[in-house]
Amino acid sequence: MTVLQSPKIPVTILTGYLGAGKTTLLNRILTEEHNQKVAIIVNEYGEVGIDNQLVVGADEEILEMNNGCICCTVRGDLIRILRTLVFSMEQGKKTFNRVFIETTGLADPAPVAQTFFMDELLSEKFEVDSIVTVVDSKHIALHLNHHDEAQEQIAFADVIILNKTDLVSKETLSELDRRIRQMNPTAKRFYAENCNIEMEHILGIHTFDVNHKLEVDPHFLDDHHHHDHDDKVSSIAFLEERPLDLEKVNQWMSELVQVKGADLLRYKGILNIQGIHERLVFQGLHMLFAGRVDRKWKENETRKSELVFIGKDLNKEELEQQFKNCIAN
Ligand SMILES: Nc1nc2c(ncn2[C@@H]2O[C@H](COP(=O)(O)OP(=O)(O)OP(=O)(O)O)[C@@H](O)[C@H]2O)c(=O)[nH]1
Repeated sequence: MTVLQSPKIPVTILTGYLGAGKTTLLNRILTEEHNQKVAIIVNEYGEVGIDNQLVVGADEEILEMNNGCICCTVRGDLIRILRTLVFSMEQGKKTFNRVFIETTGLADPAPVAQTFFMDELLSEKFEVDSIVTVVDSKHIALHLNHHDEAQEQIAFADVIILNKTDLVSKETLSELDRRIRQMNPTAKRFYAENCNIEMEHILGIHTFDVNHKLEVDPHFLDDHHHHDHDDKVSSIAFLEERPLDLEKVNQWMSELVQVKGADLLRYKGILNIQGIHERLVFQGLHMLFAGRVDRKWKENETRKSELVFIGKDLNKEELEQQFKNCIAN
């Protein structure tokens, strides 16, 4: 008698350095993929989750893992979340046929993928479909020179999306393409603006090959991963219910990026601005920042501002004082 095994659930691991465009890609996938039941796991480095609030499609199951990096401190949480998904599916409480994991911009993807090989239940139920790495074509050269994580994310990718092509010249892009090809000659590379890539290039592609990963990292399956994050990099979060003054926020940011732009790896938030009935979504990395009006605040929702900074040598007291100065009178 042949025992038919149910097919394994494909898992896509989205990586890419801080601000590269992972949430942008996730939103694109969710908007275009209507016939799939997707479980999304979003991991953020800071203690306040912003990305989960910016992922489209309220129907999707979004599981948050905040305040730690998926590749080390909260990896146990990842295993627990995935096991819970399996159990609720087996009990018929939930169905889903695909998993996306958006890692933090500081994550090494190898230990995340490793989870699916080391844990018996997870290896039986899931298979890594691919590791998709989004690259910020404007800032990646800077990140590659200073941050090991950015290198690991490229070296370990199956698909690399050179995103933000609108922000660089053709020459810069082809030089970058050459550098990336040297780092990872086998990954498929695509150019994109706002991650506008055809879904067929990234979903259901079965490109993750464990033997190849062992060539890249012979210790891939060893069970003692140590990932030392750069301890100069930290995150600071602010939360405030009193409305902020837009002009003061703008002024603060313009001054801050002049002085600290190089060290500000990522800053983002959802702001409650005086006189505005919509959420203001605020995004920045290094010297580039922008705000956009998002959806209306709901009636039963507490209006509040949540802002996260991730960067090198951040001065918490100073930033906190500057943030408080933006509270509207
Ligand atoms: N100019 C330009 N901006 C982009 C592009 N793709 C994304 N962005 C913007 O870059 C910022 C960061 O994008 P996200 O999708 O949040 O990046 P992320 O990788 O999820 O960021 P973290 O999770 O914080 O690491 C947002 O303001 C995006 O709108 C692009 O191709 N061109």
